Amino acid sequence: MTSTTPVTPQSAQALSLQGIEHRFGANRVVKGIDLEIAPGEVMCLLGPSGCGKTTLLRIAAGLEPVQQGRVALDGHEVAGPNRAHLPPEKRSVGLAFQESALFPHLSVLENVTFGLKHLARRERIPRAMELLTQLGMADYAERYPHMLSGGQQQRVALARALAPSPRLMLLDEPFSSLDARLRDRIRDDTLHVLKTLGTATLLVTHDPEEAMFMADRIALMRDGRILQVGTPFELYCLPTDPFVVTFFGEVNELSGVVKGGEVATPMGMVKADWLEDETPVRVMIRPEALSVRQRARAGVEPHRHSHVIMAKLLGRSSLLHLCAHGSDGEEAHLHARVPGVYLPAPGEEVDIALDHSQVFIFPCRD
Ligand SMILES: Nc1ncnc2c1ncn2[C@@H]1O[C@H](COP(=O)(O)OP(=O)(O)OP(=O)(O)O)[C@@H](O)[C@H]1O
Repeated sequence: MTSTTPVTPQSAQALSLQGIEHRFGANRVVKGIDLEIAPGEVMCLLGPSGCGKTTLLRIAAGLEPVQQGRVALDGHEVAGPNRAHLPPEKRSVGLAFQESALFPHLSVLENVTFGLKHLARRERIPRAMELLTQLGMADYAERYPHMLSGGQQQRVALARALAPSPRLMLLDEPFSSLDARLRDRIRDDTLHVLKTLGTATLLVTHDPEEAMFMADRIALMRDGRILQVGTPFELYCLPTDPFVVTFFGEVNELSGVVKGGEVATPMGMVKADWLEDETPVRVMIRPEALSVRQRARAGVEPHRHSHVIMAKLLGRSSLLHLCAHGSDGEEAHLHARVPGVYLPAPGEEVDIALDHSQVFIFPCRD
């Protein structure tokens, strides 16, 4: 065990980042971030390119010095005001990046046993083989890196990082260089291995679906700050900021004004009773919140009813471009994502219903 400075008992967290600030020259890229990862928890750091995810991960790893704030691993401060920077190799963290370089002159097995010098010699090979088996690479143990595909190399890199049983895994876009099908398989295998071993993990990604697939909790970053931390359900269904809604996919956006605790939309009234009357609002509606049916009584005053503009098959779902028509004559162009093959003809009259759990209202900020 390395010598580290114990901090307060509340930091039995696998990773605790407190008040982290970071600048590159005049560019302030991390702006006062607090984040904790519980033992065994998979946390995804999600956000658009350039928002500071990698910088934060590098600070946790010890690859970037802490300029302000503190980093604690398992309740021991490893960088901060109370102690000098502990180098990465002494932090018991496993690292894997998008392009994880394997040692080219070592076999797969030797690459994985390389980090196991602390184990007795007879324990190293069984341990390395255990990880290679879990990641589906046992049959490649004698091969050299240049004899492997990109996906296979990435599996070996993950096995190498996991083999020393690190207290924390730090993964930076580890699947993004792989093609879609391979990525899904390696993601799935990696998640099972992380959960079987109970390894706390911080995984950086810009892909919301990947974050939802992998994470127990997601921290959504924007411009150096964390906007919301929570379970995938909380971020998707209880977003606290318009950016959180839009980051998880396309949304229909309407504007409105609160009247009597409600906002009028072409699909009917939506509750907004936590906002004062006359508050201008953004109404954000996920395409899957709209359910669409052929209108029962078509033909009566057709110009006053919602209709289909066009319909596109996207594979598992169909995307309908709709002209939604409210009872007060209000019109809106909306996208609806409906399951399966449903391709109504342009001009077809439809009734549109709203799933209110997928509608989000935020006051306009000027
Ligand atoms: N070594 C560096 N020197 C100067 N600026 C840097 C350095 N590393 C990162 N930056 C800048 O800091 C900001 C945050 O970069 P960072 O790599 O942390 O973002 P990111 O969210 O991981 O982005 P991506 O998803 O594109 O990798 C960016 O504006 C980047 O240009």
